[in-house]
Amino acid sequence: MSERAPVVTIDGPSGAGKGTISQLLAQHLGWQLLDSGAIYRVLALAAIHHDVELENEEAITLLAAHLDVQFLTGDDKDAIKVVLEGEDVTSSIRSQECSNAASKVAAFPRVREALLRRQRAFQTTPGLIADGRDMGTVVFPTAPAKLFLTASAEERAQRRYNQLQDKGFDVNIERLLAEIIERDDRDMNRPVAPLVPAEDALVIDTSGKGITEVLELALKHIETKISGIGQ
Ligand SMILES: Nc1ncnc2c1ncn2[C@@H]1O[C@H](COP(=O)(O)OP(=O)(O)OP(=O)(O)O)[C@@H](O)[C@H]1O
Ligand SMILES: Nc1ccn([C@@H]2O[C@H](COP(=O)(O)O)[C@@H](O)[C@H]2O)c(=O)n1
Repeated sequence: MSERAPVVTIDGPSGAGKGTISQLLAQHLGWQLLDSGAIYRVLALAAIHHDVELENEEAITLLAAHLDVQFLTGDDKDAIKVVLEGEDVTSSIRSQECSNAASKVAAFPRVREALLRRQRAFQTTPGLIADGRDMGTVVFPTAPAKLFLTASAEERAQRRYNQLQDKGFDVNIERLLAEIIERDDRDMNRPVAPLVPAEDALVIDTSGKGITEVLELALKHIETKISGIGQ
């Protein structure tokens, strides 16, 4: 039997630090990175570009099955370029409009089914860090190491506020908090692949913890679950 590349899953709500920790882990281990949220974001953007209604499950499922997206790693290995139908959409998929639209299209069972194989294809040697909402519960249920990062909604909104202000955007913290609460609610209460920790995941509340501290906790957990990784 051929051995599959090991997978570490990192799930949790928006702003918990999944993307940051996943990228640092992938760099540290020299592993492949799957940003599954980016796939839902690209799908939402494709629907907007093609004037497909976000409520139309059948049309969105068809779009998902034929999604022409590429994740390109350039000279700067940390920066993955996202290309939709030949257009660089790396920045545009990060808009608030896309965040909200992504969580709407992600609630459809058939859409999620249509995107499963595409996500599993990222499992290549030497290993994969998979970042999302259902990586440990649905996409890679047998992954040897699973993490679930969380933090209070207020702290997550504050992080997002700082991030957007640093990029020069004029943002309103109350609005960001309301959007985070609304997205959490939609992600946690959908009928398929709801946002919940896998039973065998280590849950880390990152409120009040810095990035380095969370990274150390994550690495320690991975080292206990996947032998030989810390050497
Ligand atoms: N432990 C932490 N302490 C303080 N700030 C953090 C921490 N972790 C991440 N951040 C900052 O919070 C912001 C959001 O982090 P990140 O994008 O990693 O969250 P996420 O969980 O991937 O969110 P999303 O699911 O919406 O993509 C970033 O600016 C990041 O630098
Ligand atoms: N595995 C996943 C990943 C993401 N989603 C949905 O996409 C939205 C955007 O994700 P980000 O991580 O980029 O913020 C998110 O709110 C989810 O609705 C998902 O369902 N499953």
